[in-house]
Formats: sequence, structure tokens, C-alpha cells
Amino acid sequence: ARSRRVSLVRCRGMASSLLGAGLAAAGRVGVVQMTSEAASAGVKFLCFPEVFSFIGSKDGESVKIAEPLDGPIMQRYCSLAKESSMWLSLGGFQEKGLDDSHQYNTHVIIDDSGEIRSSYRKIHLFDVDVPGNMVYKESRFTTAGDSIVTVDTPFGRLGLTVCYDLRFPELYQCLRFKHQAQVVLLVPSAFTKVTGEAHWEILLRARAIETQCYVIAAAQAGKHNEKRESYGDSIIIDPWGTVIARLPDRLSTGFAVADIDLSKVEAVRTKMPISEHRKFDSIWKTS
Ligand SMILES: O=C(O)CNC(=O)[C@H](CS)NC(=O)CCC(=O)C(=O)O
Repeated sequence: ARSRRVSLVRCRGMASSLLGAGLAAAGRVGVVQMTSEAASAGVKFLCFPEVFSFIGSKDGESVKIAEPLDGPIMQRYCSLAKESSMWLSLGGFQEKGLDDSHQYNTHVIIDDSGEIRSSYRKIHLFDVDVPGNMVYKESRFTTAGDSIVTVDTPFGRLGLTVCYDLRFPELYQCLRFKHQAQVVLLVPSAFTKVTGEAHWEILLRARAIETQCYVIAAAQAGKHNEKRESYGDSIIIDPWGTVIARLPDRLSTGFAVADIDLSKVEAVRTKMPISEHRKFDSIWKTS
């Protein structure tokens, strides 16, 4: 297996203007310029954080700008992928839902010819009272997905997830052991500052170690508006659990690059064959 360059990106002002509905010129330059810089660095697959095209400052704002996957926002990203000959992971897209007051929180994979290859709707919704912070109720405007999604790419079989999904290891177990996500589990996120500082990196490394997969986790960071602040280094973790690329939380712009080497996945799994040792079917499933 040849190694492939993969990268995480974060742009200044990301999520307020960008390629989204507001479309401020500066924001667009941000995304396009960062993508071209990544292309010059040899990147073949670029991963964006959750809510990459829009973050609202008030409840219910994002449902108003939600669009279907064949709408103008996604079309722009498809053109960007094609022009830069790059695969894109676009997590946390506000996909138009069943009615005007509902959306899905959707992770979209576009290939290097500009075609949407797959999309995953966030299964676990963040209805949480964050200690010392605020009460989130994602389910008010968002409908949960109910399907597990993998997609075959030149970077291996990807397992798609979003943000709060990270806290539910059974999803990752299913991706690895039932759907053979041999390679990367993508976790685009906008973790809160409080929960992110406490849990973000340790959960990501645990998911990589226990699934023996690469984990690619693009994070929002910094203050978005009066009410919202996100926390997290954007990191790429290898199947042994080592962080091999990092874009620190304090940087509002930039990208981090790593090579994905599928032979590393096989090496870790051969030496420690947890898929043969697990007792899920023989004990847990039936007890
Ligand atoms: O609603 C939006 O604008 C975009 N969506 C998000 O930011 C989502 C839902 S509110 N955030 C999380 O899932 C945070 C998880 C988290 O922080 C944790 O698990 O600790």
C-alpha cells in the first residue's frame, strides 16, 4: 500500500462567511487559498471541521441557511475539489431536512473529480448541559441520522462520524469490526471549550487504539461569536495511537499534514489480532 498525504485545515473566520450562504469575499479567499496551499504541499485529501461553512450566533439560524446536497453550497465545494484534484471531507454540513425547521448534521465526502461519493448524518445529537457553560439542544432543529456509513477511497475504507458521536465507542466498533473500516475514522468537530479541554484528545486516541484505525479529526477552535467558543487541536492519529500531525488549538488558520500508510494498519493488526480475540459474538451479544 502506498502512502497518501492527508491534511486537516482550518481557515480564519471559518464558519461565519466562507463558501456558505453569507459568502464574504475574504472568507472565500480563505478556503480557496488554504486548499491551494495544501495542494502545493502534496495533499490529496483535505478534511474540514464541523460547521465549516456556517456557525450561527442564535438558535435556529443555521436551519434557515440549510441546503440540500445538490444545492449551491455543495456545488461550490464540488468545483473546489475538482479544480484542486483533491478529495474533501466536509463534516457538519447543514443539510436541509424534512421541513423548514429541521436539518441534518451531515458529513460529506467529495472525490477528486468533484462527485459526492457519500454522506453520513450525525447519529448522536448533543443535548447536553455543559458544566459551567450552557445548555445545548441540538435535537431542537436537527434530525438524527440512523445509518452507519463507510466509503472506499484511495486512502482506504473510511468510517464517517461527527463530533459528539466520538463518545459512543459502539459506533466505532461497528465501523471497524462489522464494516471493516480498515483505515480512517473521520471526526470533524466543534467541541465546546469545557468538554474539549477535558476529553477531546484522549477520546480520539482511545478510538484509534481500540479500532486500530487512523483517526483524522478536524476541529473548530477559538471564539466564533459572543456565545460560542470551540476547543480542540486538529489531529491525525495512527493506528498505534500516536499523534502524527497536529494543528494547535490556538491557531485560527492553517493545516497539518500526515501520510496515511495502509501497511501500518495491517502491521498493528497482525501483531495484536484483537479482531480474533474479541468475544462480542460469543459472550457479550448473548448475555
Ligand atoms: O450546532 C452547531 O452549530 C454545530 N453543531 C455542533 O456544534 C455540535 C452540536 S451542538 N456540537 C457537538 O456535538 C459538541 C460535542 C461536544 O462538545 C462534546 O461531546 O463534548
